[in-house]
Amino acid sequence: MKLQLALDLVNIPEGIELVKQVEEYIDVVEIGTPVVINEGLKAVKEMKNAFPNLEVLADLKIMDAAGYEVMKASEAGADIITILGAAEDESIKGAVAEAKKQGKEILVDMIAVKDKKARAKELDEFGVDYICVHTGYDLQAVGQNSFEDLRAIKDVVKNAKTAIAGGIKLDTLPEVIKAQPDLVIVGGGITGQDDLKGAAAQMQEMIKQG
Ligand SMILES: O=C([C@H](O)CO)[C@H](O)[C@H](O)COP(=O)(O)O
Repeated sequence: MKLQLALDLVNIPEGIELVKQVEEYIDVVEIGTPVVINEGLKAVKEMKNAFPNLEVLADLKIMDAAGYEVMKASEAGADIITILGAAEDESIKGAVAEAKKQGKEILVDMIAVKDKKARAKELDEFGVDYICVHTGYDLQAVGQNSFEDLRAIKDVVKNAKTAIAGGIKLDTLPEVIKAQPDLVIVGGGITGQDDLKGAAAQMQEMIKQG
């Protein structure tokens, strides 16, 4: 199980400073969608240059023109690129094909997908690398989480790795670990803490103990 740090509400220098504090405890650093909107793919490039040993995920949440966008994120240095599960099958297949060509991975974000189990089964057959259940900020605000969705997709996903994101904190991490995803994505649960390093270290330790 890997730990991914999501950077959403920072600029590039702030993001790099944050990662310096927790580098040893994380496996993947995410350039979040708001950062891509504010700073562009330059954020991916600068993060990869600063931390060549970490995997960098570009959270583009692609909806169309998938092959082209995967190509551009790959050129910027992304190791993993996200596409929405709600995108057309052709877009998903295009993203997978381009990622394979570039030697990169595709993570499908299941945000706003209604029948997650059925869609996860289809996505798995398209050869995506990760399927991620995700409670976005707007549903976190009304008290939702994705723990049940993770258990549901794990029943049907045979080949892809599974991931979970959305409001995960130290106190909810044990429930996440119990469901055994391959990737745990944490933003505010680390970046919003007074002791970032302590929070990341404790999370990595809990993950290691599995
Ligand atoms: O993907 C995300 C969200 O849609 C904003 O871009 C976050 O990176 C993801 O939810 C993880 O962040 P936290 O919810 O703060 O853990």
